[in-house]
Amino acid sequence: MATVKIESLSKVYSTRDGSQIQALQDINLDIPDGEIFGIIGLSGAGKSTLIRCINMLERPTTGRVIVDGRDLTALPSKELRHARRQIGMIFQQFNLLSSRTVAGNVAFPLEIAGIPRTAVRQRVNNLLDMVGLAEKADVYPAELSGGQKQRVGIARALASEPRLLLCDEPTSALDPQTTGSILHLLQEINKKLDLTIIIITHEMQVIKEICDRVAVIDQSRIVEAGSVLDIFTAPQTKTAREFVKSVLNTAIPEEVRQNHRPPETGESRLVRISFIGRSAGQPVISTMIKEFGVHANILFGKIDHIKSTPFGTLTLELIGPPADIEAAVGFLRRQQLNIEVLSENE
Ligand SMILES: Nc1ncnc2c1ncn2[C@@H]1O[C@H](COP(=O)(O)OP(=O)(O)OP(=O)(O)O)[C@@H](O)[C@H]1O
Repeated sequence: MATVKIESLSKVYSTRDGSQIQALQDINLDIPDGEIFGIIGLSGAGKSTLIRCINMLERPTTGRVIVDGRDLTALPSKELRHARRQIGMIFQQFNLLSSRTVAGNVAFPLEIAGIPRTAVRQRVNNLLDMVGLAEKADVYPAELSGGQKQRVGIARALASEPRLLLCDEPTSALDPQTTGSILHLLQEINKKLDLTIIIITHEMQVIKEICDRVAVIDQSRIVEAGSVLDIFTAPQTKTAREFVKSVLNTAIPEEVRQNHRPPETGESRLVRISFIGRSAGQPVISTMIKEFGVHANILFGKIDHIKSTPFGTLTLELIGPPADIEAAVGFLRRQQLNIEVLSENE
């Protein structure tokens, strides 16, 4: 396990034509032991730069990267090399050595570190077991599927027994099913090895499935950070809302919208209720109907999971006199449920 603290980190690239590109601005993050932390952003937002600054593959222009209390930006090169051994990394394109077998790839960092041959063999066998590739030890990368290649990448990253694992778009080159199995493996090793994991991605599905907390990066700045549940239920920025929308489609389906007729008497208002965990919406809704005399027409409902927590949304049409609807919405807002009053086309 490792804690990671990033303080006022900025990165400016100087290009050949003399211009400067601000890739990161004033990044501050605090990642505790054993967490799976996601960093999400669109292409060009600065994700790769940020993850490469965490292990000093890229030197920050200003700011500090503190891993387990040690400021990596201040370490002399020999100590930095040593500290970096405690940080493993996996890549979108796997970066395997094509001339080495699976076992040879996993053994590579151990051989470089001068570990005796028998110990290397033992550790490689254990790692291949852990990632489910014991049978592929003598096969070359070209003979593996994408998911299997990433498993080799993970085994290799774990070979030097890191306390922190950095994942640079680890599933972007994989199909959805293989993505699921790799994410599951990362979750397993996070628990089994008490490993802190930082994942950068542009896919909200990755964040939704395995991350505890997430930071949203947009045009070189962190614009929002918090628990994955909070960001999913109440995103504060447009960028975060767009990412949430990309995986939780809570919009009313077109066929429901088309068949929907406004009430003959009274006013109507569409309300979307989000609820987390086991707090079902039903008692709240029946109480609201009884106390405020409004009618509630259920238009659309959906249950999803964020990591292992159920997360539901229910879209209701409230019908009645405007003052009663107002009072009913006020009541819903007081119930610790996240309530959005929708316009007709949301
Ligand atoms: N070595 C470099 N020299 C100059 N500019 C760079 C360099 N690396 C990245 N940049 C610029 O820094 C900004 C952030 O790039 P970065 O690769 O960190 O974004 P990203 O979010 O990882 O994008 P992607 O998902 O497309 O990889 C971009 O404007 C990019 O063009």
